[in-house]
Amino acid sequence: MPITTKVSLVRRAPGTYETATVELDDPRQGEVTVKLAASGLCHSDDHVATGDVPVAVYPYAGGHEGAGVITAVGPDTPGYEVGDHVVFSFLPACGHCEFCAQGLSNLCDLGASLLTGARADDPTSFRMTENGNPVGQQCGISTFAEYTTASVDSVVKIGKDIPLKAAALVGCGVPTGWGSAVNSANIKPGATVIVMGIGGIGANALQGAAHAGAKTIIAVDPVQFKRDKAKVFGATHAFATIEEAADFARSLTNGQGADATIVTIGVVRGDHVGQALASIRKAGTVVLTGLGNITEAGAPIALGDLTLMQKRLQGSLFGESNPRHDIPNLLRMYQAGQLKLDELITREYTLDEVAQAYEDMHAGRNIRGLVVFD
Ligand SMILES: NC(=O)C1=CN([C@@H]2O[C@H](COP(=O)(O)OP(=O)(O)OC[C@H]3O[C@@H](n4cnc5c(N)ncnc54)[C@H](O)[C@@H]3O)[C@@H](O)[C@H]2O)C=CC1
Ligand SMILES: N[C@@H](CCC(=O)N[C@@H](CSC=O)C(=O)NCC(=O)O)C(=O)O
Repeated sequence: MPITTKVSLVRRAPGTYETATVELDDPRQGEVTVKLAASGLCHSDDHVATGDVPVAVYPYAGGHEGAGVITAVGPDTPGYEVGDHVVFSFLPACGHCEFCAQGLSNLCDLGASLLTGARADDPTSFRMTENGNPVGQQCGISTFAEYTTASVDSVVKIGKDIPLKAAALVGCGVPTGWGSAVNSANIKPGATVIVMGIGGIGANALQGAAHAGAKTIIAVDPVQFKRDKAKVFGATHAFATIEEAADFARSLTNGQGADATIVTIGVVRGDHVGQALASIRKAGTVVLTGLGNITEAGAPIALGDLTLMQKRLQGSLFGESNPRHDIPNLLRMYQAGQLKLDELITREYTLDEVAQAYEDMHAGRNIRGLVVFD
């Protein structure tokens, strides 16, 4: 029997999140239904509302960073039981496509089918409907929901001793930011690193850079609250502009510049990429993690920067993380006191307050806002 559940969805882009009640399918083979405990508020869901990340189906139920408890398991779905605690990974990992087989599970072929949120094996089949009409599921999971049904390729089982509010964050923001530093920027001990944009992603890029042994970690954010918080997550210095940060990096490196600059700005424009490239040394790396509209305000990228200075511009999806390895590993680090998760949560919201939470994001009031369910 399909149940109904409250979700927060957008009906058009540009649009805003609103609460609605939808029908939720029972889990089929290879699926589980989960009662959400908490869901992080990532800027990517705002991109869906603004239209910067266009999706193919409206209404679209948001949320892709959550944790909860399994309430139903599909038939012939071994390894999962009612009562198991799980984290959702915003990218599925099937384990056997060409990219998973190469160890690039963040690029799993199943991810590419998701911009409708339909079932990967049947693009006409939706797990959520409203009066019988399809409702898109963000990243195939939709964690702005009291209950959701998703593929087991998108869930990772975790220990019942781990607080679910903290666990929710390792479904997107923590591995994306951490991995942008540790995997994509490949930071070495002693490095000079700039992180542009201190939200849920940038704060974790700071944590990753610190763990990788960077000596100088420079946070850039126009908002004073963000610059203050950056110090909590490992920044050694903080500036309001990339120009100030780049000047400071050059002053420490014989005029060369940072070894790496990680771009985790909420809405990335072309000029941000040019500024980041100008801030690094010869053969340095810019990691582009933020999404947005890079054709807008597109100050040209100096090709000489890339070719003659042999600089690297590296895109990064999910911080090149492997959900089945990195989610449990990050949680072990949290339990050992080596990774800050609770400190990332700066405000809690109800499901009805998602639109307010995104207003707060635009106003720079949070590192990570969190929807908490009863
Ligand atoms: N590549 C990937 O796998 C993923 C990418 N993302 C993207 O990462 C970006 C960051 O996401 P969140 O941390 O959730 O966003 P957020 O909105 O919480 O944080 C962004 C920060 O950028 C700052 N900012 C704005 N303009 C700036 C500038 N010119 N210089 C420096 N800082 C500036 C803002 O004040 C804010 O603190 C978004 O575009 C999001 O869609 C998110 C998840 C995964
Ligand atoms: N499914 C995509 C992979 C890219 C992706 O997941 N994009 C996210 C934003 S990044 C995470 O914060 C997104 O908003 N996706 C919408 C969706 O429903 O998938 C692909 O492989 O193309």
